[in-house]
Amino acid sequence: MINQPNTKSIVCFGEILFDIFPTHKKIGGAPLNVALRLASLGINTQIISCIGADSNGQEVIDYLIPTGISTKTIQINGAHPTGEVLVHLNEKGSATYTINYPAAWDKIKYTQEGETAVIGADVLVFGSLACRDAIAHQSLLNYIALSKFKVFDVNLRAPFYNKELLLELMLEADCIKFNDDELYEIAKFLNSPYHSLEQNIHFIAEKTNTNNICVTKGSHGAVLFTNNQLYYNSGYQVTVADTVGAGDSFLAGLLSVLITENNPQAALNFACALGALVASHEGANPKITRKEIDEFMHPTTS
Ligand SMILES: Nc1ncnc2c1ncn2[C@@H]1O[C@H](COP(=O)(O)OP(=O)(O)O)[C@@H](O)[C@H]1O
Ligand SMILES: O=C(O)C(=O)C[C@H](O)[C@H](O)COP(=O)(O)O
Repeated sequence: MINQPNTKSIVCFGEILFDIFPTHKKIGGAPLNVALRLASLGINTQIISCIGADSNGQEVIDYLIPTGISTKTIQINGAHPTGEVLVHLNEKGSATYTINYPAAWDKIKYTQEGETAVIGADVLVFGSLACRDAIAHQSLLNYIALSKFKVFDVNLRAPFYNKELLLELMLEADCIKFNDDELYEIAKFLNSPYHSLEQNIHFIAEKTNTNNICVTKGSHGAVLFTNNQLYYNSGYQVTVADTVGAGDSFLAGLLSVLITENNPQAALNFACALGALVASHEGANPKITRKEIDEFMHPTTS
């Protein structure tokens, strides 16, 4: 549901798919998770993606209609199925993924509708997984060239990335979001001599000429580097159901505040609270209202 309408707009690019858990399936894909959370926070949101001409594809459309996310920039591909990902959860609720190839979203094309959406938007959000196929990769590069502000949500999914791809996307980005494992892995392949998180943030900012870097640390919260300054939140305590999509909602929460209030500390606090709340629910896209987030951040003691 849309809460407070807002004039800012964001376009997400990449996979729409079904996360297949051992007992059920849930709609997902990192860019769609970001888009759904942004829309629920009142940001005008679109997603450029592709689904199959199949029942899963129809389910995606039926799911999106009440969310306020336009389906205009979602293409339908008759030759490839709507994406599916097998989710493997460990005892802490952390996920690894087996990602079927090829899926419809691997074949996202450059279209007039997509072009109009990206030109009109304040921000374009994308990840690395959507670049595993040359077709979607080239489309993304074409959209990036038109965007005012580019946010790279790294989301490393082995074996679908390599050093050249990550470097290409980092160099294009105005803002990069890593989790701590991703930050250290990428710093290492860039031959960083440093060990601390902060040193590696500065190192990557310099190497990629990116002034905004955010690193999430699971239950330990997150660090944001922006305006040449570091901001910290040490995390909120929850009982974890599964952490699928916590990073995606975190990013949506962060961007929703940064583009409307330009208050980095408030944005980081809000994002960490939202990420923690998502981790405390099943799946990537539980419904969470602003009121629930506010009450979670500022509990009354009565
Ligand atoms: N176990 C947890 N307890 C509390 N908050 C969490 C937990 N896991 C994730 N979060 C919140 O969600 C954010 C993103 O989670 P993280 O696992 O670091 O990202 P990603 O999903 O991208 O790997 C964290 O910065 C934190 O605010
Ligand atoms: O699209 C992908 O990359 C997937 O593997 C499907 C998942 O729905 C999300 O990626 C979860 O994303 P996290 O917030 O990093 O837990």
